[in-house]
Amino acid sequence: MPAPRLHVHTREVDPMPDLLEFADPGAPLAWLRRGEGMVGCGIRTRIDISAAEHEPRTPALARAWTLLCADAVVDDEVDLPGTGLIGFGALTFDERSAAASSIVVPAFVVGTRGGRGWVTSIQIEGAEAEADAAGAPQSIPYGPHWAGTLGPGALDADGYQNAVRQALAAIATGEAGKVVVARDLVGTVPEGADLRRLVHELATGYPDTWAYSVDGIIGVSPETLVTARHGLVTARVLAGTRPRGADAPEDAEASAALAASAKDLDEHGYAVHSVLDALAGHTTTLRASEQPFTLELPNVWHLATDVAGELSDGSSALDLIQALHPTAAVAGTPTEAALEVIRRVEPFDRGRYAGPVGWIGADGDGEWAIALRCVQVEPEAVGGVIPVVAHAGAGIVAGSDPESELLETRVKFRPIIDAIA
Ligand SMILES: C=C(O[C@H]1C=CC=C(C(=O)O)[C@@H]1O)C(=O)O
Repeated sequence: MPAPRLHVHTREVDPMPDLLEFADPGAPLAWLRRGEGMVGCGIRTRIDISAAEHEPRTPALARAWTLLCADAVVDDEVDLPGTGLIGFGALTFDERSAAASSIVVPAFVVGTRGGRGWVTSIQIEGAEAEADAAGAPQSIPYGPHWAGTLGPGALDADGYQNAVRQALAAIATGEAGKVVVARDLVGTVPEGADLRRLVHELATGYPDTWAYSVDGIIGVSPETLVTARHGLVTARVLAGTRPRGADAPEDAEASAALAASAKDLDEHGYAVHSVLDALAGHTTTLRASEQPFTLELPNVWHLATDVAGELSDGSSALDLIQALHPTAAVAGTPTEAALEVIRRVEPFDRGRYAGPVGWIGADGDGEWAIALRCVQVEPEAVGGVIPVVAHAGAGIVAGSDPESELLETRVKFRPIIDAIA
């Protein structure tokens, strides 16, 4: 089917205090940080690439996006990141996942950045009659508070520790140097739940992370997979974790112990190298600090390294994702060997967990995080409830202790458990 021709218009408006009021309660599209960002309203068109059709998927998605944008007529009076034609994207972790990798193009985008607000309308040529009657996004009052459930999934606590032992055995034989092993929690949210409440709670509880909600995956990620803006590329690499301490001295000790831990620095090094190697061919003057810093989140400390470089080959954010994903922060090293171990020891399909999530613009710029600290919400209710699944993982290297890794996944689940259950 030929790509529809899109007519796009961005105009400046007063910044909206709560962007989420404009999102769809049952299927919010959102990308937020520190009170700014964008929400999408309605769906104008979408691109879905599934494993059965294409392999690899990211270039297929990038091609379809370029095709969609090539013909679009864009009138952008604001010219900020996220204005003009954009799509919200969520890609699967594994090329073999049964889930689709998707880009969703909303009918309207409402955004705020640097104190400036805008509204973008996206219409399909020849389908003006279908355009929303009011011609503007509508604010929708929040629905009632709700509570969901989350409990053990396919890998319970013992099962997870066994999976970690299997990964350690693969590392001992030299099959892989690092493997990120995840476990799952399954549960439900009530049919008709206003999912914007979940996004709102996550975004306000974890303001320094990317709060996202795209096509059913909702979470708060501290890890920037890649941003591309006017030729500048950045990433924030995370790997190595400690729970926050119960009081100030214990907390300072947790951060210091993480910064000095040979095992965590080893785990972190794998992740940084995978990002530097992937970006090297696409950038000049690629820079990363020599030592990681400790990043403070409400639930954990992470070892973090910021990376920046200038784009040398005109790659789009999707091209860079193709080069980067999956990084050693979510798969391991070497990538293919680590993926094989993951497929063997994890008895579930990760879907979009640990996959790229973010937005892409018509010029190829965009902001993408790794979909961590998240829950995946099924599109349909079953018997009055909507099934959900959450995942959290930990990087396993030689010397990792299964019990500590289990504890680490518990603290990584905290944002989602606190917000849902
Ligand atoms: C795989 C996850 O976290 C990654 C990101 C930061 C720290 C990590 C770690 O210390 O293991 C993981 O690499 C997750 O949150 O599910």
